[in-house]
Amino acid sequence: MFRPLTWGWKSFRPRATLLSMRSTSSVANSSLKLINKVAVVTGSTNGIGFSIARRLAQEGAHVIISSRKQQNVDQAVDTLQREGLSVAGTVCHVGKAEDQEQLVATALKHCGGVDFLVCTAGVNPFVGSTLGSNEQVWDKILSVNVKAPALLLRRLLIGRELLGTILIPSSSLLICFPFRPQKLGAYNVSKTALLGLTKTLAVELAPKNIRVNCLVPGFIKTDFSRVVSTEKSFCSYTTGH
Ligand SMILES: NC(=O)c1ccc[n+]([C@@H]2O[C@H](COP(=O)([O-])OP(=O)(O)OC[C@H]3O[C@@H](n4cnc5c(N)ncnc54)[C@H](O)[C@@H]3O)[C@@H](O)[C@H]2O)c1
Repeated sequence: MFRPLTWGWKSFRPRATLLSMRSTSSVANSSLKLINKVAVVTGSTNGIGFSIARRLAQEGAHVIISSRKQQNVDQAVDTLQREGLSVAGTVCHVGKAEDQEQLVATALKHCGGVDFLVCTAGVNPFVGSTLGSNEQVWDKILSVNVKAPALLLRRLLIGRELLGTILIPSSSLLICFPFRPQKLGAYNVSKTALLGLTKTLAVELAPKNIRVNCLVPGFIKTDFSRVVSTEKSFCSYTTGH
């Protein structure tokens, strides 16, 4: 299926051009840490992913925004371009192989390679307990939250197009204990699995000089977290009252 790419041609330059301009732009923006680097961020049209994408671009990186809906991709790209940042976008539902391929192809075609992969896309399709989750729930949550980062990375590495660093958001709460298992059962399991994925990948990819980190944010107010943030006892927990 054809999906239009959302490109910021005014501010986004292909890597070949970037490389030829490296010396001048580095002098002009010597304070920027990520000048001429390329970052792919999944689930980056809002929430934590959007903030990460903006921050990477503010540091000089060329960022590829992606998410499930074209309209959201267009809006996020437009917002960041208006801020003068170098971003492009394409639709990518991380659970779909063809979308992953399109994301990789987009990055390679226009940037020639990827320096950072940030796998922010995550779902919690069922608010309920672990044992209350049916097979469909398990399949969706493990596919999007755990399998997708591994398979996207595999696709990037097959052509050896990657990379310096990979970031995989998990949850800081889960490091200490399974949080609200009666509400976030399968989600908790998937996020704990990400810690295992990160550690395994870090060892596996160290010989290739690829660093893998797991980002463990505290509670951040986003659409995603609204489901728990509105609960009284959770608010008490986070504010310490
Ligand atoms: N908000 C928190 O407190 C918190 C804490 C710890 C970890 N996290 C994790 O951080 C990540 C981002 O969460 P957020 O709070 O910013 O949520 P959010 O809902 O604001 O953003 C999630 C983004 O992922 C996208 N997305 C969802 N499913 C997708 C899919 N299948 N393919 C591609 N994109 C998809 C959404 O469109 C959205 O852009 C999640 O993995 C979440 O588990 C969040």
